[in-house]
Amino acid sequence: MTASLTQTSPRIAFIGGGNMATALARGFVQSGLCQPASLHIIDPGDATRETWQGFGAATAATCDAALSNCKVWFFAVKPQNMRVAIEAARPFLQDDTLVVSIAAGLRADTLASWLGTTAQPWTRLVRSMPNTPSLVGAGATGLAALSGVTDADRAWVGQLFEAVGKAVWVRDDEALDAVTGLSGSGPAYVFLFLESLIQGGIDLGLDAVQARELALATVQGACTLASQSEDPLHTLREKVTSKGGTTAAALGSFEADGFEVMVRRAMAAAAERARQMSRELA
Ligand SMILES: NC(=O)C1=CN([C@@H]2O[C@H](COP(=O)(O)OP(=O)(O)OC[C@H]3O[C@@H](n4cnc5c(N)ncnc54)[C@H](O)[C@@H]3O)[C@@H](O)[C@H]2O)C=CC1
Ligand SMILES: O=C(O)[C@@H]1CCC=N1
Repeated sequence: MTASLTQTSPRIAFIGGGNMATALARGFVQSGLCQPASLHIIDPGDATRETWQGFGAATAATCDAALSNCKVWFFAVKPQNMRVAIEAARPFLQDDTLVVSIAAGLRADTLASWLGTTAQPWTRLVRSMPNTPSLVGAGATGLAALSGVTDADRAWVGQLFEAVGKAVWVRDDEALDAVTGLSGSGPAYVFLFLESLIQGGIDLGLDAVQARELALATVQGACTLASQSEDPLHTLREKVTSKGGTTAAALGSFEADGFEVMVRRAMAAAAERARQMSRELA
């Protein structure tokens, strides 16, 4: 599959060339799945287009006929701009165009209706929820497909997202709201946790550089251990926690402050915001 994808060198369009498009497109290139010259980036921002041109991609300020030659279109604009972006691209849609949305909270059937394809048997639309670590090949993406998406399309889209990290097909469109609350927004939670660890280290007397190095190595190390160990997470946690020791003191403090509840409520707030957006923007 990798060979055929590379041999055919499909052109890939990104409508919206901001943060997440950068993470994905550059990740696809870094993984060898496409060349910069196979990318067509549509973005009204002059500075954004210049950056992409410097990367070797073709660019345009507005949707144009070059889109018709792109096999996959990634819609990567803010949810509020999605309808305008889709309607501008629609005249260039081909029967075999595969459309992928990365927007939070916009349902696949809403997107299909804006594309004007709901009445067509060939609605080839995948909704995805990636995250920014895709930029370094360490992304986590949830995927859901409309019924017009073929097995070959699924394999293809799956291959693209697998090239930039982990990709999972979830049961349906709605489950992507949960994915948004967990892994879509999740990097920000982890960054906040890291910032807190670093500040805590500084408060305890470490210098900022050392605190950062230790915090990053700790989170990375714990994730590597968790992914490689056969022990469940609670066992790994218990193995750190000596009776009456330092970790027990810290975990007791977390519990008293309602850490777990706090995390789950934050995730629920993100998923609820996604659902709210799907109603507001439909
Ligand atoms: N940033 C993140 O961590 C994640 C973002 N997403 C989704 O990705 C989408 C994009 O988010 P970001 O990349 O963070 O936003 P961004 O603001 O960095 O990029 C959006 C880009 O779209 C361009 N744009 C605006 N209107 C346009 C139009 N009509 N046609 C073409 N381009 C247009 C803007 O100039 C901008 O460069 C959103 O829908 C968001 O929900 C999904 C997962 C994670
Ligand atoms: O904050 C947001 O709305 C986007 C979607 C997931 C991550 N960032």
